[in-house]
Amino acid sequence: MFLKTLEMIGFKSFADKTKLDFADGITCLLGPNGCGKSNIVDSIKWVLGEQSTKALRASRMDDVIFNGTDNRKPMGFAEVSLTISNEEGHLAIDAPEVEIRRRVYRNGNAEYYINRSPALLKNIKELFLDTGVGKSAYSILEQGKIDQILSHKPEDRRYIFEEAAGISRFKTQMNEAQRKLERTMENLEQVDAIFTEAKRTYTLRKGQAERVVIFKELEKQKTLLEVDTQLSTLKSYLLLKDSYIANQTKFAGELKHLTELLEQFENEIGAEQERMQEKMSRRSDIQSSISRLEAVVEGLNDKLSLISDRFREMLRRKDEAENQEQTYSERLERERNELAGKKQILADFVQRKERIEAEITGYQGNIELSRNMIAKQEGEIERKEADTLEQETIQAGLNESLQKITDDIVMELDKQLSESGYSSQARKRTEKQLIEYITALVNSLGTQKKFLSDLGKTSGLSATAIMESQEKYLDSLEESLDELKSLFQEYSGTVPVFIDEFLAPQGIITQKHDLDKRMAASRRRVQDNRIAVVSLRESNQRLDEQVELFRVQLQDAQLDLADLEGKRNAARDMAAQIQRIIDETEMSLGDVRRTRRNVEAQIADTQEMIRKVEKDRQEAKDNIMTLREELEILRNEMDAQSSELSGKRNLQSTSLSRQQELRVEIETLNSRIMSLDEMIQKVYTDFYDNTGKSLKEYDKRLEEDIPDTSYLREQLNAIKQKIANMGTINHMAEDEFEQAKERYEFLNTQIEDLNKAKRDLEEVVTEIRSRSEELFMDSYTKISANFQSMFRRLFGGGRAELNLVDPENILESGIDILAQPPGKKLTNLTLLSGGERSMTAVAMLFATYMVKPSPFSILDEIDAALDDKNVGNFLSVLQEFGLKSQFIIITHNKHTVTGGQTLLGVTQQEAGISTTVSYRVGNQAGAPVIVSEQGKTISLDSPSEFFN
Ligand SMILES: Nc1ncnc2c1ncn2[C@@H]1O[C@H](COP(=O)(O)OP(=O)(O)OP(=O)(O)O)[C@@H](O)[C@H]1O
Repeated sequence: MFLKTLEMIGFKSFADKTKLDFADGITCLLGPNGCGKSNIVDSIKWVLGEQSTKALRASRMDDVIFNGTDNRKPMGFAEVSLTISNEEGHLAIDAPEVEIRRRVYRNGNAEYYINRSPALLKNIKELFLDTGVGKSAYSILEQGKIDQILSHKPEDRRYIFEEAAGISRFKTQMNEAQRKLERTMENLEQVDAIFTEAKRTYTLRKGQAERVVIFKELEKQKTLLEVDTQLSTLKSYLLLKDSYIANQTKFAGELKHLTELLEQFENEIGAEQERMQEKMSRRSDIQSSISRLEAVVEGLNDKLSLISDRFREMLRRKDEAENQEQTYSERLERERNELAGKKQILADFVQRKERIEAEITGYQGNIELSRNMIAKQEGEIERKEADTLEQETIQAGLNESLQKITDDIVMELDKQLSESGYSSQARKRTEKQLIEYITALVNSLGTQKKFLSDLGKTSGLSATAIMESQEKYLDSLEESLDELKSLFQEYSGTVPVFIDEFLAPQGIITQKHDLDKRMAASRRRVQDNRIAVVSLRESNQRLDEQVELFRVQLQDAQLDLADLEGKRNAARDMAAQIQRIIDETEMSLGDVRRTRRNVEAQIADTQEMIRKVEKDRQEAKDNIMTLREELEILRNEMDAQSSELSGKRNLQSTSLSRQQELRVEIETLNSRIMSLDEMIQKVYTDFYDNTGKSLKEYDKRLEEDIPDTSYLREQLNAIKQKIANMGTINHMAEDEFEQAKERYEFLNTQIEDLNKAKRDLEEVVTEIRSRSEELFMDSYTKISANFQSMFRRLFGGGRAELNLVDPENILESGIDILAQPPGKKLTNLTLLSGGERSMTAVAMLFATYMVKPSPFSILDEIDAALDDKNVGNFLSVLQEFGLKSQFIIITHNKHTVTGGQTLLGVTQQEAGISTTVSYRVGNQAGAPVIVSEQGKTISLDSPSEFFN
């Protein structure tokens, strides 16, 4: 037993406190329509945490509070308490019995209790998660739920499988984790936004603080450099002063030494100057001689240049003459070749002219011959045509004669035939016999011939026999010839005699034959004449064409001759012209040759002259060379002497300058030392004025190494420039950076925490998902198999299937139901009848129970649409499950009622107020009856009588 008791007060029609005690097995709730049976179901749903007003058949939540009747006032609250046995540990609470209570007031306040302790709705939901019990689990099946199970939306029935798989808790956890994940993501985004800003501030302040540190460091360096600069300046002044004093002492010594040296120089320079004077005089003499000789060489050079120019001119003229000579010679040769060519052409022209003239004579002769032939053939044609005319006259006469003689022959023939009695039939017959006889005779001769031939091959016969045989054959041949003779005579007798007269030389037929012959001869002659005329005309035609051809060729030849004549004249003129050019060129060539020879003689003279002038010039040059060598020696001596003198003079001059410089230097150093004393004093004074400190404090450092002032100034300027370049410095930056850093690190830690939380949550979601899928598929597979068998059992056959709509997405996939009652095609669920729908839903419910039984189950009038047979099937299964689970069934069906072990009646003895009564199933006269507590019995066929 799971449900033990249900107590209601103020809940819907149960205004008064009502307590129901539930038993194990199957309990049937009976009662007339509207008595409040379903309100009991609503109360159980409500106390289990149902929040949907629709599921509670209310429009608002306070509709569940008793709202009064004609005689009763509405109540201010509704309360339901459900006591559950937990001995089997269905609920995750350490108590053998659990009481859940829910109360709601009209003002909307709600209270929940678990074992009389106040609780939250959430606690109650968690308590029943994955138990099959709960507001949306499958423990309560009513009409609305059937629709939900068989909904056309496959995802509407997922809850059954999820509950059976026990993943509702996971789903809640997963939803919770996902919500947390979303919140974490939102937080992350928000913190990230703040972090971005904090990071920006951090980076900014960090930069500023770093700048402050740098700035301070630069300021420190600047101060040190300023002291060092002053010290360096001071040190340089002091060093300078020391060096000035040392120089002063040195310069005084040097001045004394110089004064003594200058006296010695004076004496030596005087002696050197005298020796120098002598050498200068000798140098002047040599230079005069060289100048004179150079003038001579110059004159000879000019002369040589002049002669050379002339010589070059002569060479040029000689070249020119040679070139001209070459040119003329080449031209002469070319022109002579040209002339020879022209002469050859003229000779060719003569030959060609003779040839053309011969051709002309030939053409003229041919034309003459052809014309004579034409005239001759014309005469022949005339004669032939005259003869033809004559023959045609003769033929006309012959035709007349032939006509006449033919008529005569016909007449004579008719006359002679009729007179001679000639029979052509008798003649033909005799002729036939004659031919046959001759044929037989010929055959006989053949046989005889063969006999004689065979006789040579066979020698069986005697000569006598052969002689006898031949004699016999000759006798028979003689007889045959006689016979032939008489036959021929007979045949001759059949031929008419007048034919011979006709054919006699003077006979009429012979005359006709003569006429025929003459006619034929005349016709042949005419024919021959015509053929001859045609042939002659064709011949004349061809001769005319030939004459025309010869005439054209003659014309061409005459034109060629004229052309040739012109060309020959032109060639002759050209040859004459070339001859003239040759004559002229020969004359020019003679002139040029003479010129060349003259120039060659001049060239020889000039060459001689050049040689002489060059000799004179060389002599002069040699003299100059000798003098120059002497002069060079003299110069070197003078240069050496002069440089010695000059050196001495320079030394003297340098010494004098130095003497003067030293005096000035000594004076200058004096004034500088005084000036330095003033500057040293000023450095001390200025430093004190600028810093308020005495530079004497740092005097000890003067003994140390101090970089030089210019370097220090450079460094100082660089530092000052760096400070200036830094611009405005935020002197608060270090403190501000510390704050920004603190915030930055804090937010960074937060982000890391959030990211970790995010990763953890994602892992949780993944794990829950994977576990949920595993559990879901396990349950789904089993339920699916159970559903098929349960469906067949309830329907007594048929087919049913469950299919995942989206197998790739198990946790969101809907589940398709395909149901095919026996003998029907697999059909859409909406096409099922009411009873079929109920049975299919029940099959699904029981299939689920087989996998995960619900601790209790309430079925609200699900048998309403079933016929007796199906109710029987339903009860059979129900009783089986009733052994393991607790069933509370609201029904009006007598068969179902008899299937229950316990009967609970609901009635409204006061209008609108529901109360409960207990019954049991009894037996009366062998038939089941309902028996009240008072022992009253009533037939199951009209159970409503109880309540009326
Ligand atoms: N808040 C309420 N106060 C008083 N009575 C209520 C309230 N809510 C519902 N009722 C009454 O409860 C009754 C309906 O009860 P219920 O639906 O449980 O009947 P039932 O026995 O299941 O009937 P049926 O057999 O026809 O299904 C109605 O008469 C209705 O007026």
